Amino acid sequence: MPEENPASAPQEWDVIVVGAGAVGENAADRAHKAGLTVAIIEKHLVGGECSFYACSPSKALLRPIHATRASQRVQGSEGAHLDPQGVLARRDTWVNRIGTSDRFDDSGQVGWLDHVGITLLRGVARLVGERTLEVDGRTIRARHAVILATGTTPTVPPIPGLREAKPWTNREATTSRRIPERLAILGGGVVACELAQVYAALGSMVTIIELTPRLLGANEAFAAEAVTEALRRDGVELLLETKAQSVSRLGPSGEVTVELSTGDRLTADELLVAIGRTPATEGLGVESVGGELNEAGFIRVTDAMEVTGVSGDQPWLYAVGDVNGKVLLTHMGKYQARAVGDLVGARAAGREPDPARTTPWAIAAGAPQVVFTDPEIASVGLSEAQARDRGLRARVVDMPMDSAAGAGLQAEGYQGQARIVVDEDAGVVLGATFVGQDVADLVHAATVAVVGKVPLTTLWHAVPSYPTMSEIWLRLLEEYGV
Ligand SMILES: Cc1cc2nc3c(=O)[nH]c(=O)nc-3n(C[C@H](O)[C@H](O)[C@H](O)COP(=O)(O)OP(=O)(O)OC[C@H]3O[C@@H](n4cnc5c(N)ncnc54)[C@H](O)[C@@H]3O)c2cc1C
Ligand SMILES: NC(=O)c1ccc[n+]([C@@H]2O[C@H](COP(=O)([O-])OP(=O)(O)OC[C@H]3O[C@@H](n4cnc5c(N)ncnc54)[C@H](O)[C@@H]3O)[C@@H](O)[C@H]2O)c1
Repeated sequence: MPEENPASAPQEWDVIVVGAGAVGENAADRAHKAGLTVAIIEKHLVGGECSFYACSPSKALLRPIHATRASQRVQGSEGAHLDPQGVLARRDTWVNRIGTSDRFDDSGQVGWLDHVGITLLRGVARLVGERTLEVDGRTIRARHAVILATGTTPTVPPIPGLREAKPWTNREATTSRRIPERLAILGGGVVACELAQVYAALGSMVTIIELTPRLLGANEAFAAEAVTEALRRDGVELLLETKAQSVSRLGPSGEVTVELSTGDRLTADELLVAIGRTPATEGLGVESVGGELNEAGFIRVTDAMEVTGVSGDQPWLYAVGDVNGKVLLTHMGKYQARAVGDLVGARAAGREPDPARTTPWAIAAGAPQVVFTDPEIASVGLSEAQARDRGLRARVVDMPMDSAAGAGLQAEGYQGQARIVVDEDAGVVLGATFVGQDVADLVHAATVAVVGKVPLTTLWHAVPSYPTMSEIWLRLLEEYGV
């Protein structure tokens, strides 16, 4: 099906999805699979932030760095070296960049929409009434549901001179073909740590300015510390508990100077702002139909992703992915999208929805996440502190990763650490964190254990293969005393 020509398009679909990022695409797909007609509206690129400016380019940049270092850690293959131009070229391939331009080709994603029969409307959408939207002046209606998946934009704080200094956001940092000699980064979260490692490896002198006493505040301290040490070894300078007071740039493309709360000045060629995200709700009209936003501007939703406060006899407005602020991760947004697609499908067919399927209830267990630095951090569920805050009797079990034979095979002198947090009363794993080289894929076994509430006595019979890194599970359970 071709992209809709606004002049000849039908005015109504069963479901309208706003935002064709990874999350919107999944919501549209699931609703369409339920037998509904679906239109999806996108103002920029089909595939959204993740495909072009976030997950894909950053991971495409990080992988050669990981691969080179992994190779250098294995006796007999130490000769691997990084080719910065090759790294950038790989990134460009991953994001379907058009030649040497700054444009991207989303025809792969558009072709998929075409293939499955979902109508794409290009433009900016806003709610103007119950089940009614305006897209660049044209009014369209949904017979059953509108699903908002408009994502977020980078937060740029009101620091004097910052906006005028035209800082980099994740967009510039993931698309640049230039490696600045000096890169300053405001913020010390996931975006900052991953991109600091990229640019340091490609040759920049990187400085991180973080407000709080430590990097990666959302992660267990021991894991964040391992990444902090690695960044220091990479030559990244860390200014912790430091505020940027003002920013200025010399001319349109000259160096940037940051006045710091310590009284010092930091000069760099580019300044990347990575202090979190702002929901993309401006001009979306959520409140015009009674929808509520929270203090940070994210769209308030029920556990079933229905927008709260909305007028109408039946629920018809939903919000999924980053824009509801529940978990700012692609896979968790897509999970919400699948659930909502099924919910909308059931409601449209007049069936009683099955909450076990149509509510993304596992969000409450704690989302799996991988920080793709070297070392990686892979985590899921609750930290010890979070477990205790919930009034649970929690016990922490720690083991060095190299207690599993597979880790030693992975790299000479493997460095890493694993932790599980156990609910002493229920005898189940509440949370797990692994830090080390190549730990990313360990997190799925942990997610199965946490979400499935698998008793430790059953986990004992899930035998990991020898000699893999998964044997860390055996060591953790032995240490716990199963
Ligand atoms: C540098 C970086 C790296 C990341 N790496 C990872 C990672 O490795 N793994 C992971 O899980 N997450 C990662 N994330 C987070 C991930 O990118 C987001 O969770 C994800 O993109 C959210 O998807 P979404 O579809 O909700 O929103 P988005 O991807 O932001 O898509 C929203 C879409 O809606 C469109 N839109 C907005 N408003 C309108 C409107 N009014 N009308 C029409 N269209 C509109 C936008 O143009 C956009 O295409 C990363 C984020 C950053 C910044
Ligand atoms: N691998 C992944 O899964 C991945 C990678 C990148 C981003 N993401 C997602 O994207 C989201 C955004 O990431 P992010 O790194 O921008 O935000 P973040 O919330 O992870 O980290 C922001 C950091 O900036 C600090 N900060 C806040 N205001 C500051 C200020 N004025 N000056 C200095 N520091 C300040 C905070 O203390 C925090 O450490 C995250 O929620 C994350 O889930 C995920």
